Amino acid sequence: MVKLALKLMELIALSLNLPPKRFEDFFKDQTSFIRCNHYPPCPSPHLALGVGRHKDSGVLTILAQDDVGGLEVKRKSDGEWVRVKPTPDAYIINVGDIIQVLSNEAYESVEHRVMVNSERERFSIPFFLNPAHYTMVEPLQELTNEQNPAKYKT
Ligand SMILES: O=C(O)CCC(=O)C(=O)O
Ligand SMILES: [Fe+2]
Repeated sequence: MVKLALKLMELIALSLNLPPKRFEDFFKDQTSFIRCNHYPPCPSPHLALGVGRHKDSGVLTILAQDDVGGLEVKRKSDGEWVRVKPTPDAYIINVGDIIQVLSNEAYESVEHRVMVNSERERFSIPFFLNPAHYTMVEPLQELTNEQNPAKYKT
């Protein structure tokens, strides 16, 4: 999972016109972790949420889920909650708050939530890629200039 996450970070670096290994040092002492989520069937799904609306605070999330479904992402253009259909053998990749800051908002973290249903339990396993605890998170110097000043300060 770490290998996949670091490969994705190489692709994100390339997409920002940075050297592919630009983010490598952030993950020398990484604090990444995995969570195991279980959502039991709920008799009143309209009165409950599996997980309330939030953005992932780390760098990237790689999510494995079963075929039940329930994850929704908020579409920025109109604020609608859009269901993410489970695709067999596929991961869902979420951009977290740290990429938003490092990229000076070239990437934006996505708001999401989890609905429950009355019929079937659901399982999901997110892997959260996180840097070392001592990392200073600020926009990369290469991505800021006078026309595009840093939107965040440490
Ligand atoms: O269960 C899911 O699909 C997502 C869970 C989630 O958003 C989280 O654990 O941060
Ligand atoms: Fe999340």
